Amino acid sequence: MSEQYDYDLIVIGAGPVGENVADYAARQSLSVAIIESELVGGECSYWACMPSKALLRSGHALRAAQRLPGASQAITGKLDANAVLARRTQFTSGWKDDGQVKWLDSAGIDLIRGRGQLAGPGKVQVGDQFYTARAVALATGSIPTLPDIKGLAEARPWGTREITSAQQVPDSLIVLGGGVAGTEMALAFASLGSSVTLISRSALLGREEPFVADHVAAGLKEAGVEVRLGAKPTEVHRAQDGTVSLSLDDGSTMQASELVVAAGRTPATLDLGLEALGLDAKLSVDDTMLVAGTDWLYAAGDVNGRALLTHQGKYQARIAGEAIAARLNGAPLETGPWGQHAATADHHAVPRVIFTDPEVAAVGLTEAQAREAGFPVRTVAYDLGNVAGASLHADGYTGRAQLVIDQDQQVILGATFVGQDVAELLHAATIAIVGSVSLDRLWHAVPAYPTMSEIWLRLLEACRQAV
Ligand SMILES: Cc1cc2nc3c(=O)[nH]c(=O)nc-3n(C[C@H](O)[C@H](O)[C@H](O)COP(=O)(O)OP(=O)(O)OC[C@H]3O[C@@H](n4cnc5c(N)ncnc54)[C@H](O)[C@@H]3O)c2cc1C
Ligand SMILES: NC(=O)c1ccc[n+]([C@@H]2O[C@H](COP(=O)([O-])OP(=O)(O)OC[C@H]3O[C@@H](n4cnc5c(N)ncnc54)[C@H](O)[C@@H]3O)[C@@H](O)[C@H]2O)c1
Repeated sequence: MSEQYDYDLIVIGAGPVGENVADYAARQSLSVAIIESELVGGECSYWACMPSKALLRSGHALRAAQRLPGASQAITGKLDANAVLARRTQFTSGWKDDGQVKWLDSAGIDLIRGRGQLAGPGKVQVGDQFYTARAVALATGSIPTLPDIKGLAEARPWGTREITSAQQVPDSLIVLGGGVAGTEMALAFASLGSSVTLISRSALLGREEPFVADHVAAGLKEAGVEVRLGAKPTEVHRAQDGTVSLSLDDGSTMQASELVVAAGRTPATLDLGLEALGLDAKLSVDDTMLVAGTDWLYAAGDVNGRALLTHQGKYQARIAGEAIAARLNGAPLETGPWGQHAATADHHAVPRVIFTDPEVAAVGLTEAQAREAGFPVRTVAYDLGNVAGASLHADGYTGRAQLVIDQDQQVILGATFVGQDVAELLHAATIAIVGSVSLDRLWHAVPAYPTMSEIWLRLLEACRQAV
């Protein structure tokens, strides 16, 4: 490190992504500080991935047992909501970050508590303190979007923070937003005993293959969720007793003890000082996560808007941490496609899992995206319920899988699985896409009998038949 800088690298935001940028840079002998205004560990650890999955898991286990004769007879009650909430709280460490702070310490990363703001190239302000570094990485995450609906802000609705940290299960709940967070939380709270209505202005999970929506809507209805599609709220009001009422554009109204808004998220770039540096609030980064128009500023994770997912942000963080270190250490960079310092997978193979019941697991392009990108596309699909492993897994198993294939190259561009417990099927598809494994070679990847992975054999047979 040059004498004139406090650090080689300052990272703003200590969520999963900031932690990993800092870690990967520190492992390459850079001196690193990380700035955090709330809890070290970020949204994912305390108000997003971990608590939401903990809230969902017990319901999944109960329904799985209910689908198995013998096991179902052993179920004599319903979920113990308080026990589920307590397990959720354990996963958030009671919203305390001591463990994560200890880890930062062990990794040799300095923690600066407070809100960071850029004060010039390589200069960061926290309160009335200024710190300098040869490079700065933004990992400030994203903030929830509040739709412009009359009375909504005044009604103080819950967001994903409040629902994932709820201390009690509301008697009734309206969930606004049919995306990933809305569908997951509707299911979690219906399983915990709340009477849930899910309002979506369009089909559920609109970024995935269209067949996904039908399966997930059916699963939600089976779990007791009232799903209202094509419904647009026009006004919201909270009464003195706390009850929330919602008016819809078809003239109907509904009431619930609580309203949760899950209507998407926006990169957290406000108040970072970008404008004063002549930088656009909508950050544009290259595949090393370097912000366009700078040679010192990086942005990884939700804040760059590429893929609002922890695993993909952490992948960007590993790439960015090593690219920053290579640049500062004067080492050569490998920035070509699939090089050590290029987040190439962001463009081809982003895995997504939606933890509803049925689960959704998808990677790469949907059929519509592949066609839009100009690929010569063919799709093959198969009913997962007809696979021996799936029918053993649960009685009455329903599900579907689809591959999107590049007809010229004979490789997979995208894969989608929907069904109980399909998440673990996904990584095989990710490997096939990242490795551009040809369909002819995949034919030799024999799935074990009787596992759900035999869906691969059925899909490959369908590929051969469909030519
Ligand atoms: C309900 C819900 C469930 C989710 N479930 C999953 C899931 O199952 N799997 C998955 O992959 N993704 C999931 N996500 C998405 C995931 O939470 C995000 O992609 C992930 O948290 C992004 O990590 P990040 O480090 O970029 O940002 P964050 O986790 O948001 O961390 C950013 C950190 O920066 C801090 N910060 C912000 N501004 C400043 C500043 N100016 N100065 C100092 N500190 C600052 C914040 O306090 C925060 O700690 C979920 C999201 C939600 C809302
Ligand atoms: N399992 C997971 O990996 C997981 C779980 C939850 C969240 N997340 C991530 O967190 C991010 C945020 O989740 P999310 O569900 O809030 O976003 P989302 O983009 O998945 O869904 C937002 C939903 O809100 C609706 N909406 C938007 N504006 C609206 C308006 N004005 N009125 C009514 N409806 C409106 C959209 O049509 C969409 O259905 C997502 O990008 C997702 O990747 C991931």
